[in-house]
Amino acid sequence: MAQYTRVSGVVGLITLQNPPVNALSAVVRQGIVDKVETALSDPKVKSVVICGQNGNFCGGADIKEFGTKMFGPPLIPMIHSIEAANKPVVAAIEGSALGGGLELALGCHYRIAHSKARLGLPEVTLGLLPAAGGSQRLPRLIGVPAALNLITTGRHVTAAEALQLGIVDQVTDHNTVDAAVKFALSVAGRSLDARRISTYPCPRPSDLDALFEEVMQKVRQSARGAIAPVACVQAVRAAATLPYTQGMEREKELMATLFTSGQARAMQYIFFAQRAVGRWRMPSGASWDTSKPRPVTKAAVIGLGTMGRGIAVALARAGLSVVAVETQEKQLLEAKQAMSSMLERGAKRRGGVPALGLISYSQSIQAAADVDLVIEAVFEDMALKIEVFKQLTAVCKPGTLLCTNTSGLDVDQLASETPNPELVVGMHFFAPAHVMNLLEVVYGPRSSPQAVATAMQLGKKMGKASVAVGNCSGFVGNRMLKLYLEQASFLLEEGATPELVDRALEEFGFPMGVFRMSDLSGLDVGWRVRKAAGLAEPGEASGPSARIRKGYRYSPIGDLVCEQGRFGQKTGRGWYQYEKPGSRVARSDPWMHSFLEQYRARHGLVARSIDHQEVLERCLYSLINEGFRILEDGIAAGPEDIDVIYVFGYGWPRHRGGPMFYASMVGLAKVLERLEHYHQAHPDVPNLQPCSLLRRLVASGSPPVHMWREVRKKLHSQL
Ligand SMILES: CC/C=C\CC(=O)SCCNC(=O)CCNC(=O)[C@H](O)C(C)(C)COP(=O)(O)OP(=O)(O)OC[C@H]1O[C@@H](n2cnc3c(N)ncnc32)[C@H](O)[C@@H]1OP(=O)(O)O
Repeated sequence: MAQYTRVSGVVGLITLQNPPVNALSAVVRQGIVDKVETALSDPKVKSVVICGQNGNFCGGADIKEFGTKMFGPPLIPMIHSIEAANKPVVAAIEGSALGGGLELALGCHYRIAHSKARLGLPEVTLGLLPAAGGSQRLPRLIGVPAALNLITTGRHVTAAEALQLGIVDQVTDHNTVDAAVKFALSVAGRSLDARRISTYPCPRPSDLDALFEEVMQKVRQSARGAIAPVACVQAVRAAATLPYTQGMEREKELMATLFTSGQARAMQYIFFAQRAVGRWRMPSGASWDTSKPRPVTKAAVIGLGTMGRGIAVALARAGLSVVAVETQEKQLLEAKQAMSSMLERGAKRRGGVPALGLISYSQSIQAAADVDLVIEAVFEDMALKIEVFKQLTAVCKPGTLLCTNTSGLDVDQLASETPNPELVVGMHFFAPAHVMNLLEVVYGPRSSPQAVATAMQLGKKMGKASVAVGNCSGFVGNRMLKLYLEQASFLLEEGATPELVDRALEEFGFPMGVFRMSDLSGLDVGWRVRKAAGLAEPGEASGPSARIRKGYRYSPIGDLVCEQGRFGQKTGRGWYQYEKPGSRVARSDPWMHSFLEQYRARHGLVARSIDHQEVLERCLYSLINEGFRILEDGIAAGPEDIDVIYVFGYGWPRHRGGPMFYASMVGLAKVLERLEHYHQAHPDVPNLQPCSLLRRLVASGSPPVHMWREVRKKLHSQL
């Protein structure tokens, strides 16, 4: 709703009231319409200020209302009536003015922002475009190039940038409403002819066609099949080429297509999933709302390889005091240099001061004596990690949380080597750790809820989507990835090329196909893991047993590629070839094609034609099937956890909502049928056998994603 008061005798103050972000729900819209009418019809009122309750202007349209029947007054006429008012209306922007919130502010005649406010049109991140006039007013106000940048990326700008761009008229460090009221008093009675943005001509750059062509090309390339960024460009083009009313028609048309698209549903699902994972729950029943995190102001990072460096930088950026420990002097010096330049580059990009002073460096683990939390980031080797944990136990003050950065080692085994296993959790960061926005917080059966709460809060402070998951080999992300990689290798054996598999996955929306991605991360990492697990065997054995391990189908192709010293980009050769070691542009490699032909010949395999659909079904459905197993095992609390992990950590296209959401969009019955089909064709691949939760969900009529937890609970209670 909205509250109305008269202040300073002549200013009507309208306050939006819908905590926590004053989203424009039907009731709020009705409130605004009513209170604007009250203010405009009151002869004592000379000007109006619109603000939001609790220091937050407005987070935009109420996303929860999307997809439901719309009630209440629509946004567009509401904003028009504000713009058409014959008394000045001033927006007092504190907190955020996003989406419909900024569009409302653009309908006002003046905008005053607090210096800490954030403004933006993030609709594109929800699969939409700013369709309450935002796509038509913003280019008229700040010009086409700047508006295109904001609208197609959805990025939030600071008040300072908003002032520079001309979105706001004034920025204040003081009470924003007071400043807006003062401003409203100063402009009372002035002509508003030049303040109605919809009447402005849109500044037309001379090279309009070239500009739109260039932006469209860029957007199509980075959108990877997402339709909203393309529609955003089309809407801004309408602003630049059509009169306002026709531009609004075009905005409406484009929005209608987006609004009903599966992509918008998927992206809105991810918005809420990202928030839902913060409400974590452990199988014991302990949860986010019953477990209080410990304060962490000082942390240590042990081991300054690639991961340790990124983690230490991310901690310092979050404002923590960091002790960075590396026992090898040469490594320590290199790390110090690398981390300083990472911090400097980051500060330059974001604006601000590099947090160099927050990090102290040491060669001795003793330096971790007084920290609140340690993140061990040494080499992925259990014996080494156990040794480091022993030293930490002897050195750290009582109660220090011991976290291990591991991508799949047994957190519980490590915890059992310490006298206080309740203080141990896994923190699986993704490389590069100062860039990637995902963190898996791994609890073992003995991790205390407080330790989990502390790691989750720290992850949030570091700006990461943090997901609490149970302990198992590979946790959630890598456990599912293993099956995806396995299917990709099988497809090569059966006749596909790395190029074909990658093209299918990239057309689906992944930034890189599985083979290009493996070349980037380094093929030797997985090879080492397979050797340690007794899977990779040296030499080019032939015959049926060469492709069987522990009774099941196994593809040694990746091991053979590594035996050739082809570790990916870093060696200049992998699944592809590169101009030189370290180069990034993957080129098709005739060596690989003849290697695959020889491999098939040696194993008596006859290449067959494989299409994109089979690539997608085999790679994605096997991964999804493992996702259902993970839910069944209680390793992830719900499908949202898996989807957030995949969208934020594994490049799953956001407009497809994550693997579990995607499965529900495809139809669970179809996923089940295709898995059954492939399992019949490949009975030696047990992972293709559909898991019982999937079967149960199909048997219960394929309920929507948010109801899967219930079905799983019933399944468990019957076991
Ligand atoms: C014709 C169409 C016209 C307009 C289209 C639109 O306006 S689309 C909406 C555009 N707005 C956005 O995309 C903003 C979304 N919100 C945010 O980015 C953040 O919430 C925000 C405002 C920066 C605040 O961040 P903060 O970290 O402080 O809070 P949090 O994100 O955890 O949100 C708190 C709870 O509020 C819910 N929420 C936020 N925004 C909306 C919204 N626009 N509609 C509905 N609900 C919203 C959010 O889900 C959280 O709820 P909870 O139950 O606690 O999970």
